[in-house]
Amino acid sequence: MEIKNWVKGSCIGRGSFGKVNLAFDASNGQIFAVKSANSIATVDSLENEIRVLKSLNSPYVVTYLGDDVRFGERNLLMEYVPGGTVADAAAKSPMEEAEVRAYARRVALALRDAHAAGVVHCDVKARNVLAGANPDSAKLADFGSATRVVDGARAGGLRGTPLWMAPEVVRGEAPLPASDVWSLGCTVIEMATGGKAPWEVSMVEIGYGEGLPTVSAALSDVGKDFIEKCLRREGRERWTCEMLLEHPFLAVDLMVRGRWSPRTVIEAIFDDDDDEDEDGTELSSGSEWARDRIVELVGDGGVVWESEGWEVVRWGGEGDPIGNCLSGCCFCCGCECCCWEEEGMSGLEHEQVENGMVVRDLRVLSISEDLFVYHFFVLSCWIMLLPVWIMIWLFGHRLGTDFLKTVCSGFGFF
Ligand SMILES: Nc1ncnc2c1ncn2[C@@H]1O[C@H](COP(=O)(O)OP(=O)(O)OP(=O)(O)O)[C@@H](O)[C@H]1O
Repeated sequence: MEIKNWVKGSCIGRGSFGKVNLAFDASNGQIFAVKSANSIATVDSLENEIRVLKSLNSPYVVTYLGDDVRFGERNLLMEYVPGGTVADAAAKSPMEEAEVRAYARRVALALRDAHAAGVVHCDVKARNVLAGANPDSAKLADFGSATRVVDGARAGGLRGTPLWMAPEVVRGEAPLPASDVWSLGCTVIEMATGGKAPWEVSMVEIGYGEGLPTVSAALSDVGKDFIEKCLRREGRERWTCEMLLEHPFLAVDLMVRGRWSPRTVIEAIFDDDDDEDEDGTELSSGSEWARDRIVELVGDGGVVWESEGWEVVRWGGEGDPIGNCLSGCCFCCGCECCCWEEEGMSGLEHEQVENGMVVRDLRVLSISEDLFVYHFFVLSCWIMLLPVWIMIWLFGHRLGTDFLKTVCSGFGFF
């Protein structure tokens, strides 16, 4: 659905081609990311990215949500992928090879889909892979340099980031799907060496000599073999993404469900690794479950508290051993119920463990109504007795009865 009314939030990233902010759709609260550009130099790249993302439909690529022009800025609205970039993750703590393989697999899947659609990414590197809640929800982003295989006008010219460029791209030839495969090999080395491109080979050696990026010694033999398949000097000799997905480095699905823990609650909510499996089968996502559940809980008659596995954990009504306070008077007995009531928390609390989450509901009881009736009754009694006291006072004066005078003075009327 088209997003028309949205609000820009804080800045979550900056690149050479624009600024990325968090944003939300004012009509339904959906959170997304917006990349904005406002100069001629940057708008061109953003226009290209908009065109390419619009045409791609892959669960491994950041999803296009819309585009517009507002306040003199060209905007690309896209799915928000929490967790920062894979380069940041690799720089933070050394990555185990299993994690490197999981991210490499996601990038290979994204490239397979892009290449099938005739798109060459042209800037594959760990900084352009958004980590997601865990490696099996990472997404390939930043298609600003992307080109089409058939797009003669856009082909050629230096595109991408120098250290990750394939020899043919360094030489200024048209980038091919195989050029992305070279960059994927560089990205694997980068992830295995803490988010750095550690090779010191010059671009001239890569483009025109025999130079090759240095393979990290920490990688297993399978890893080194995978890189060798990517870093072949001749593009036509490199493996395609389809072939690489069959390579033992990527073929073994290490991403056992539940293996990766979300780093924050928001990551768990946004974690869309359940959205679709690799065969394209739709599965229910964590965020969908949470949304549906909230709608169900706040809806009328959506939940039957007496059944559906709910348990009463607090009950301020009759028969409650802790909270039952018949008078509803908070000042007399000081029971837990009263303190509870004073804090505005009186009521019926339900708790249910569902999908590993504790769900709570607090319902306000009619105790406050009872309290009102009680105070109203006491006040009425005092008002009804007032004429009686006045009559006694007058009567006492007129007759001069010492007894009544004594009684009245006892009550402080004189
Ligand atoms: N969809 C997104 N969800 C979350 N964060 C994002 C998203 N898109 C971009 N970012 C953040 O914004 C940063 C810059 O985005 P991006 O790389 O697309 O911009 P760029 O100007 O094209 O960068 P570059 O200089 O690498 O070409 C990213 O590194 C990332 O931290």
